Amino acid sequence: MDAKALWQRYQEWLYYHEGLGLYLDISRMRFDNAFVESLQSKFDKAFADMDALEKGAIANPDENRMVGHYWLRNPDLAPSPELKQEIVQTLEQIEAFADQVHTGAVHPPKESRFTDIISIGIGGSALGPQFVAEALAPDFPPLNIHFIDNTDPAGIDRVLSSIGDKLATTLVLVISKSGGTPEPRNGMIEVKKAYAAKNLDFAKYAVAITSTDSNLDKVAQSEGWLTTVPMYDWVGGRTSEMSSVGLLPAALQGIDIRAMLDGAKEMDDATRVANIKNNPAALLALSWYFSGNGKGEKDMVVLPYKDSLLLFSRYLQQLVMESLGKEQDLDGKTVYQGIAVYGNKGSTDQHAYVQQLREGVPNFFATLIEVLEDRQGASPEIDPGVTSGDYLSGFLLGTRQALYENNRDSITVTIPQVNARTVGALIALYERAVGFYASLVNINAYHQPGVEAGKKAAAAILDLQQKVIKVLQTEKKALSISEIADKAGAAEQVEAIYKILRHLHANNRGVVLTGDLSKPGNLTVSLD
Ligand SMILES: O=P(O)(O)OC[C@H]1O[C@H](O)[C@H](O)[C@@H](O)[C@@H]1O
Repeated sequence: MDAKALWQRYQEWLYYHEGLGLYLDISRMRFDNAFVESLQSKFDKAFADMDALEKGAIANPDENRMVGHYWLRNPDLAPSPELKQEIVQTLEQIEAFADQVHTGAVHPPKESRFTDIISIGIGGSALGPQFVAEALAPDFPPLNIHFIDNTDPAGIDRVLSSIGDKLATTLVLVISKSGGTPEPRNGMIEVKKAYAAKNLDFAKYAVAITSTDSNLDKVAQSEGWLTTVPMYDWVGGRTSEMSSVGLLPAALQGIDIRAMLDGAKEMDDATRVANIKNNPAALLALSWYFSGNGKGEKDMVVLPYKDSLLLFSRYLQQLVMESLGKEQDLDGKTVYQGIAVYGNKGSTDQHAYVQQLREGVPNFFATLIEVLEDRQGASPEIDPGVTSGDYLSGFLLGTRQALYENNRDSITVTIPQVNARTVGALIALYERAVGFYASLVNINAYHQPGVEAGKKAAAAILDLQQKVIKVLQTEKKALSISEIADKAGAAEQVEAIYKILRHLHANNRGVVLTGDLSKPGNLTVSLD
């Protein structure tokens, strides 16, 4: 296509949202009108599915749950007055609590103000808060946030040592919708011990964000934590940024959560329009479908050209991959669906992997996120008449063009500025696009059966560890790994047993491996 035709195509497909100042450009995806027409009936169904979901249909059939994240930003849409009231009350509770912390009405036992937050959570209970903190927290927030989003002991140590003596003024948010995920539970127990080691009463520093009656809720109640903020079963973890999960940490950091909700609401209104061309989420879903042939054949590379949006790709990775990565469709047919998502930021990545994007295996489409405002205030000149922001913009445009010239497609999303409204809108845009795409390919976007398999396998390994230690304690002599496996009644698990023992040995946990470490089968194992 020559430059003039491309300019025409750009204008023909450009979506602009006036209220948000947001542009979506899919002109560099090489679909034609016949393709769009071929998807019309699938889209009719997607619009109808979405309408039913918003009215409270059981959109997550195997978990028998409603899917209601859209109600969070427009409680009037909630399917019952009780739900509406719950949403409104929780929001008020969040604002009141954040306010009390900011004014010092809620304060640590021996100090007048909280200064820091440790946010403990994983997956949907971490990625949204992390993304939003990076994107929106002011340079000098009322409270500095630190995240524990893993069960990595060294990672936990790092957070605790960076906080140091400020533990006495650190508020702890334990975020877990289910209240039973092992990683945040471990983080909570370790942090609790850190408070105890400094003679601080953990309960006076702790807040739970969890579903009513979850294990975490029960712990918080019985220990008398500062407060518990509810999370609802009709909000999925990966769409929970605008529930208590995301809003409480954001409010505590001084982020305008009403503006986030407003931006999302505005985008929700725009993505409710039952017309592909006038609906930005439909345009995204259409582009994804086109690129990957409705089978995820191409990866989504997300490149925000703005440092503060660095974590958007990580956030989207969960939203897209946990929602769309499914073995079976809604009819039980094996389909192996999904779209792989990765990316960091531009132009930084141009000096890393963009080489492959330009010239290597063409198994992706790019999503470039452009922010029109370079910075607050004027920019100094780098060269006469040229600023750093001009470079950033030039690199974005250049990459888009260079990719296109080599038959690599791209989408560009443009926002005027990174602020609470536009971030809320971006989150809502992608939530809806994922919902539409799931309808197009006929899968349940709202469950995650695959995650359970990994959790069960991990639990089985921890059980095995107990059995192995028992064998060593009972036998009281050096044994080979296969002898241990036999005595533990787990002969087929011999390799896992070797790895468990090697880990215990490396951490001075009383297990000694003797022999040639390159020949695991010849090692003997004893307790020291
Ligand atoms: O908030 P939680 O219940 O602790 O869940 C945290 C995360 O872990 C699970 O394994 C799910 O796969 C995620 O969707 C979820 O966000």
